Amino acid sequence: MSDKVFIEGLQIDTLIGIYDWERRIRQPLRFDIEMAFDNRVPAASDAIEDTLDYKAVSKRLIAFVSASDFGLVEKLAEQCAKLILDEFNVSHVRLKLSKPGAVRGATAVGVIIERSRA
Ligand SMILES: Nc1nc2c(c(=O)[nH]1)N=C([C@H](O)[C@@H](O)CO)CN2
Repeated sequence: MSDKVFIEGLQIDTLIGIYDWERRIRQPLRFDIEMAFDNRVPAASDAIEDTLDYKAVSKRLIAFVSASDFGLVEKLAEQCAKLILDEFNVSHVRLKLSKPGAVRGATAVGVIIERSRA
């Protein structure tokens, strides 16, 4: 089963970074997320209760990330993947966390991780 619900280009401002100057400002991060989900169930019922609500996931991530304070994008990415697996009906998640403008000359830098429920 390769069906997915996705969230693309979710931008959230937060405290992130290892340098002193980064501890004093909020920076924008971008999230691209793919979550395994069987499309056939909500397709049969056409009911929001039967699907993975991408708005609910987005709102939860916005609340968590905007209140977070980490040094590395690796740490934040891991926490976000765990939150999705723990709190929503998702067995596998692919999460790309981009930090735009962190490196001169690069559009964005960051990490891509894939995690499954234990
Ligand atoms: N693999 C990583 N490398 C770097 C990170 C990071 O979070 N993961 N962070 C920084 C700085 O905070 C940088 O983003 C400031 O421009 C450097 N390298």
